[in-house]
Amino acid sequence: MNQATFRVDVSKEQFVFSAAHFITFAGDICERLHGHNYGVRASVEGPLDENRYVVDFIALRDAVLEQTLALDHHVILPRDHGEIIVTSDDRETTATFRDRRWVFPNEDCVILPVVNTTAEELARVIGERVREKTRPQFGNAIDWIEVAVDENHGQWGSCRLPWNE
Ligand SMILES: Nc1nc2c(c(=O)[nH]1)N=C([C@H](O)[C@H](O)COP(=O)(O)OP(=O)(O)OP(=O)(O)O)CN2
Repeated sequence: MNQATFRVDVSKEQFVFSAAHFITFAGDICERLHGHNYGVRASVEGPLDENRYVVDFIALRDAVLEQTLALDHHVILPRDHGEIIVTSDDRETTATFRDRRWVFPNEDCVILPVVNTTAEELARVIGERVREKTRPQFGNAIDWIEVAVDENHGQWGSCRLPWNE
């Protein structure tokens, strides 16, 4: 029986994106707004195709880059947090946490479908979006996609998503 498994990994300097965020933790603690130079890597595992590729890693690279560029130089805010409430009008986006309030121009913000803007949650969203974007080209034979996000020189959160769900 053939026990070999195959995977492609993309991890590029171009994937670094600089963004601001704040999270809550331990229930009551809400960080101050701060920034990171985030790093990203992505992996796809599955059988080899007729090219002997799992997938074309150039296509995977470009799909990841599209996501990192969309986050670069933005404030990342959570859509689904119970206490960080994010609202936008036609000009500004306001985030509140209890008696604290942050106001940003709309164009500076990216509001993500996450509870907390942790590295793990960013990895999930990037993974879902890359999967969606590449499915027409990559097909359905792939087993999974994994995205990892580095917040600070070696502090990674990652998320593995089944390709078909
Ligand atoms: N599993 C996770 N743990 C933590 C996350 C996360 O996303 N996933 N995030 C944080 C905070 O965002 C924290 O701000 C991490 O940033 P960092 O700059 O590394 O924190 P430090 O306090 O160590 O800052 P220094 O500037 O390096 O002193 C925490 N945990």
